[in-house]
Amino acid sequence: MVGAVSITHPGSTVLVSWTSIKKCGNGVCYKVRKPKAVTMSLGNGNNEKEEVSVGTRGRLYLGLDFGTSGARFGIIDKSGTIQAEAKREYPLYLSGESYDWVRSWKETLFLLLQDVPRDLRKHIVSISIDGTSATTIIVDSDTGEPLWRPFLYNESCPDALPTVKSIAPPNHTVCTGSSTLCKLVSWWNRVGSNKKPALLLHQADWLLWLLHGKLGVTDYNNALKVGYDPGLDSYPSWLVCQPYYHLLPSVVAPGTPIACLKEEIRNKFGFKKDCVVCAGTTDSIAAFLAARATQPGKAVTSLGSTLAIKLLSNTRIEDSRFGVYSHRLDDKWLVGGASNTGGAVLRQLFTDDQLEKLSEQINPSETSPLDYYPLPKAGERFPVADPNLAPRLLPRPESDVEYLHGILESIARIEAKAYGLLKELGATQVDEVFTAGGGAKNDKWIKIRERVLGLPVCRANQTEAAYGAALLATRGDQQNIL
Ligand SMILES: Nc1ncnc2c1ncn2[C@@H]1O[C@H](COP(=O)(O)OP(=O)(O)O)[C@@H](O)[C@H]1O
Ligand SMILES: O=C(CO)[C@H](O)[C@H](O)COP(=O)(O)O
Repeated sequence: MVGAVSITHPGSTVLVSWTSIKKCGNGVCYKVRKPKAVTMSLGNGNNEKEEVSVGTRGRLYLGLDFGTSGARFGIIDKSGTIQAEAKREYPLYLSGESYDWVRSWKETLFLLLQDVPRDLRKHIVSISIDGTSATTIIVDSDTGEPLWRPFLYNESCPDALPTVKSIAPPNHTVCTGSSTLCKLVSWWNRVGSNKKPALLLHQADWLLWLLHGKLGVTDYNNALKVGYDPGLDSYPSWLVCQPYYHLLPSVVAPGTPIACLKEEIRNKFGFKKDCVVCAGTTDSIAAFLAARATQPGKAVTSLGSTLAIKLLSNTRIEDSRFGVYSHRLDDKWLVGGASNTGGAVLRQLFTDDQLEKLSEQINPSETSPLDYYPLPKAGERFPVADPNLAPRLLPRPESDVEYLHGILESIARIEAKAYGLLKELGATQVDEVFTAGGGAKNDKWIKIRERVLGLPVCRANQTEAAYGAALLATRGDQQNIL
């Protein structure tokens, strides 16, 4: 255990001393804020220092984000102040030729619960989880155990596309190979019809089930890509009549309380008796929620392993020809899509440390002459929906600074093309872009994007999707319907 102390001022007059930044092995790093007797300068005129004690813990909310490269949690109080956060990279286990992702996610979930500071656990009143969209797990409907390896968010099942296009309306959201429905139909055609009773769950649904034990529940954001219609609040008739319809989970609004945390988990970790587990959402929507953008025209670009765009719009648009779809956000629409460009390409070429050092040498006001289409492998979802689109990352200049500049600027051009496409398709005009995800820390990239987009671009106050998941958990606490 390596102790190091970091002081973070929470933007108030209260100096809260962090108990420690602890290395807990396996690269876990968390910081804890504990309200205890602190010194406040209360401006009482005579400069006397007064010892005051900050109140005891209030109700706390736990949000977990299961992204592409790792998972994180954020714990907030009713005012939205972060009380603790931590992150873990996924342990990787090989199962034959592929990774055993389900084992990695399950292990990471319970390791993160262990990382929650013990003295906060009894104050956590609700929990929610966001996961990667269209990451699909087919489970045994009796035991909840996976019957098949998960289909990951960016995996494409083109074999099912003709069947899906034959049942869904033209250019519907499900009419791309990476849709959840294509993954379900592909599995059904291969093994489904002769398998024991099964259920379809998304990554966030299955992780939440591990905590609450109620099998077969999802949220209307995760359900979008299997064909759920958030405008109708139901599965459409063209899907209900399909032979695999019975595999689909029931759908609730994100943040809806589903059940109390399972007793064995409460007892093992010391969570409170009536801690509720709430329906989740997708990672890019959680990032949008974290940014707290509430007006149409505001957008969030999540610069994680992928580039996911969410624009708050009064109008709902969808066009699978370009990978454009609309998620519901209360009474408005989150229009956008997710490109395979983004941080995953950067991570193939540079470490985070190299990214930081090289980016410092970039002049963001200079236009890079390099024109790439950065992809980690062949296949793109948005703003071009082409499962065979090849990466373009050559010619590589001598200078890594110039190379990185070219890549960052090329990703910015893809982002600009995406926002231009949404405008052409009739979405509310974007007027400001907030940035979330790992790339949000790169100030030079933000300046490049501002120049290329011709819009105000800034880092969101909260750039972690886990913060958005914790905000969802606060919704569940307010509903108190259990
Ligand atoms: N300084 C940086 N500039 C640009 N990108 C960065 C920087 N540091 C990290 N990243 C990128 O951020 C990504 C991780 O962001 P994160 O939001 O954690 O991803 P995810 O949730 O998709 O796993 C990595 O792919 C990495 O390349
Ligand atoms: O690319 C991703 C992986 O991080 C996103 O999960 C996903 O594709 C975004 O989808 P949605 O717009 O449904 O949230």
